[in-house]
Amino acid sequence: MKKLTIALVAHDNRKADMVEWAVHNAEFLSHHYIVCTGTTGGLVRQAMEEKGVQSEITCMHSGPLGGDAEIAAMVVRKEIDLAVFLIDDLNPQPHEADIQMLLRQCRVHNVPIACNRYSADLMITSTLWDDDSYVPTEPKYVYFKRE
Ligand SMILES: O=C(CO)COP(=O)(O)O
Repeated sequence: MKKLTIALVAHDNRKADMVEWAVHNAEFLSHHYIVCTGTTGGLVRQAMEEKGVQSEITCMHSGPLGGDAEIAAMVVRKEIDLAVFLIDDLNPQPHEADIQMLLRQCRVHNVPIACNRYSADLMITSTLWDDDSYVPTEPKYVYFKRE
């Protein structure tokens, strides 16, 4: 499989889920570049180490200090192939604007973003990553006029 750059980001109450998911998929993740927000990255790195799996993890700032914004900038520069973003939907976040920015830039730049583990599992098992005949269509921002 081609080597992807995968962003992993999780809010505090979703980090247990992220670590469990990363450990479950450690072998897969070890074949790709991983980019994380600060605290998420530290926990994922530690979990991978404990499992004895090599990983290439780059940590950005912590989310509330600009980590989401840094990853959003990478999305804009087409440096991210896939994002897994486990959002705490049950509690307010101080950096809601940055969270929305990361989500929005993934939509604008057509970057697959999984906001739950099921979506993440479906995305990482897709055969489309290595299908050179598959070209993702760019999102259309045009008014749909009926004939
Ligand atoms: O707040 C976050 C994403 O919005 C996550 O940041 P941390 O991984 O630094 O906790």
